[in-house]
Amino acid sequence: MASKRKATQGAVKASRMSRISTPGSVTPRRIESDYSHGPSGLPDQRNTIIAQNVQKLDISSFPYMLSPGIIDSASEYFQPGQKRDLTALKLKPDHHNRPLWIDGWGKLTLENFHPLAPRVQDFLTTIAEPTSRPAFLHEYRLTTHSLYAAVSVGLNPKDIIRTLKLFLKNEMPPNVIAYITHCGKSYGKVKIVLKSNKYFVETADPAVLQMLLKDPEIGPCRVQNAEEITTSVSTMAGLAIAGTKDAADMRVAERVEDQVERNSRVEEVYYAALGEDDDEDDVQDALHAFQIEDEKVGTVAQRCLALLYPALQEYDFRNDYINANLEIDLRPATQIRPYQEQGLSKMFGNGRAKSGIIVLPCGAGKTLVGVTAACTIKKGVVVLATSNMSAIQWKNEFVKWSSINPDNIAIFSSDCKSLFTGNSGIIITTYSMATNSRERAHESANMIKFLQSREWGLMLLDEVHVVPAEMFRSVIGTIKSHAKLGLTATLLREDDKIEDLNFLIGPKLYEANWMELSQQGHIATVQCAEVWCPMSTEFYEEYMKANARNRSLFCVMNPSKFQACQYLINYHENRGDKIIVFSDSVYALEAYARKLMRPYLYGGTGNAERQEILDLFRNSQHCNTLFLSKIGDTSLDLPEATCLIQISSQYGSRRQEAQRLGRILRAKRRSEEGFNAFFYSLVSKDTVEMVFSSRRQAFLADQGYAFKVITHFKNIEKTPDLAFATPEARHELLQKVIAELESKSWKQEEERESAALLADGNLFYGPDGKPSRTAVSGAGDRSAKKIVKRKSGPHSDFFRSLRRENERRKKLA
Ligand SMILES: Nc1ncnc2c1ncn2[C@@H]1O[C@H](COP(=O)(O)OP(=O)(O)OP(=O)(O)O)[C@@H](O)[C@H]1O
Repeated sequence: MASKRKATQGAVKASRMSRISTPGSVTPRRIESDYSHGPSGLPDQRNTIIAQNVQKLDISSFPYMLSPGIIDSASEYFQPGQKRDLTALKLKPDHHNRPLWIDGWGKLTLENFHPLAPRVQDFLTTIAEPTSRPAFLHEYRLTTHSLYAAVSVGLNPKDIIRTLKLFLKNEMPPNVIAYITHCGKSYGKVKIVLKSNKYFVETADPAVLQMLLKDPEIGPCRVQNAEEITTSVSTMAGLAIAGTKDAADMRVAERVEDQVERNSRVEEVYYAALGEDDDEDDVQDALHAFQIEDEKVGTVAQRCLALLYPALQEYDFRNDYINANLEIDLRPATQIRPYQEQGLSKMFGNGRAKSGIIVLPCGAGKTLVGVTAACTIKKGVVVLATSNMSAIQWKNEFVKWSSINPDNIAIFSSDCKSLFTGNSGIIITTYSMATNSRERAHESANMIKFLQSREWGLMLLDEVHVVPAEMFRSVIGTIKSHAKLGLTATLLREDDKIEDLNFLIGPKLYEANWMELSQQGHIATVQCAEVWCPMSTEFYEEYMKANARNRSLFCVMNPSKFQACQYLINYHENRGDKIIVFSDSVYALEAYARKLMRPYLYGGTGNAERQEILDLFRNSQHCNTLFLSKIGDTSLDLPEATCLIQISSQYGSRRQEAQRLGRILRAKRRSEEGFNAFFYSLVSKDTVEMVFSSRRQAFLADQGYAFKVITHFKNIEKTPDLAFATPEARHELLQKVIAELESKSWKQEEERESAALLADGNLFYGPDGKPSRTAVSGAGDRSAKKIVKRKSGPHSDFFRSLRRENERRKKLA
């Protein structure tokens, strides 16, 4: 029993039992105000246009369309004979006392208002993937990968089944029991370990060892002249998270004790309920291992997964005497937050570094998690960032949080190519630089050689979800690192390739709960709203005539959207907020900013001007609104911003929506009592924007955010200097948009923007929101720079007038 208990302890060892209870918080449903569904209230002409176009719609493109014969989205769960009939589930007599449901597809539903819910949450995040965590009902999914992750932290199938049964309201379906048992038989049995700089496949089961050796794909990967099978005794060491010797280590040790104590209490509950005691002796398993060729690690990992023996990758860094140590520790003043520690302890739970992914909300401090992992391993580190700007931020954060000598940090980007001094160090690069297979300049070629010739202790992969699988294969195959840690806020991709990460990097080790972090004040509380902006008949007619790409310009240039934006800027500036307005369309960005006399930043803005505008926004009372293109979607650290208005966005991208929201989650004022940040998404009514908008919100709704629908702003017509207030002004605007579409200059503008993103090392997203392959090869970096250069301006009118004003003042002085 002790070993079983130990396994359970291992599973929850590193994590704290989080206690959240969110009654009263907002629910993720759309709240509508003064709006009646359907086009019945519209003018006749528009009704006809809509009717004509409804016929053209391909209903299969609507993901929420129901299967034939189903009346609504809930009935399929309650009709005997239907695919997912829940009425067949058998309730236990004392189901009121238990908080959890399970269906035959491994979907778990937790009553989050149940007194036992806080106890179950931690267990569920260990064994299943959270799919939706709003206020009252949380949903989780048992998947092969989540069970793999559970096994990787020391749980065995029997523990999982027993604990689940304890909390379940209904009897566990036999197929789910069989599934968990099957996974447990094979999962965690095989490990890929780097010892003395050699890769070994390690297992405690001799039969599995034989099976792997005989496998036609794995067998040949074995190093030919290393015939012997090594056998050793397994050791499980304690937690070893970084911290300074005299301060943080003490803190960690205390926390671990605290965790173990609490976990024991949880286990007492489990085992008391099961009537079992703790009298079995510890068993130390013998481990068998064979060496594989370095470059075949990927092949072996992929094959193991196909054989349903996913290979965990672990780094025994404390016994690595070959790679030089890195002089790095957390600064004494650095205090990692409980959820950061929780994630890290899942990585270092057994004294080795497990490769995998940690998911934290935007602005919750993924960088410090990466820095702390580096301080724990204390070997050479490679950081892969998504842009040049983010690479610089990584360097600054390493210097801020750790004791590293800045000379030991090198940056390898299109702007900067430095080397570190000494035997060991940190190199920060971008995905595009690391994978650019085209002919390189001499300096870059040398840098790549340097990266590839060394063995790194840790590879930190920032925004891990955005990178295409081929790019990962290329990075992982060429840059050798013992452990890999992927960091992201949104473990989702529009092309559904997210599953690849499980095999290429490792399982999801930890995923924080957004609402919980916001209640604890680590990220801001945000009020979200979708503002429906009606389109005038004249605009709507042109919109309907246009092709899909041109339609987006009518949507964003809709005069009532412009007015709503102006109203919101006025309202929030008067409240003392700092506002970011996001627009993917550069034409609209410029048009809005010029008309409203506010500064704007896009890919073509020069570095000096960019810095000056950002400084102004941060420090000046005269600059409270900033218009930003998609260059600001990620990494931009503007904790002054408290309000966000989105006027144009990238189709249905859930990732972009979440990352944009992330810009205000780090608001400096978040801990003020009753403080709320605001996120408005402006959509043109009855257009394709509405379909995209609900898709974009899906991820945030699953994190517990509610989007209120606003259909009208009271007294909007009283806004001072309200733009496009007369029919003539609106007509003039429409003519300008039509002329712009004919001249096609707005498309060139978009191309320049994409090129600018590429030149900055950013990954490029195609029109469908999927990462583009253009960036995979690193192609286009140079031509991108040329395209960007060709455009000399335009610079913000606001900025120029401010400069003139400053010069005038200087002269007067
Ligand atoms: N433990 C901590 N103590 C104090 N400040 C912290 C801590 N962790 C993070 N922060 C601060 O929180 C802010 C956000 O951190 P960071 O930029 O790493 O977030 P992120 O998760 O990478 O966000 P994004 O996904 O938006 O890039 C930074 O200003 C950082 O200094």
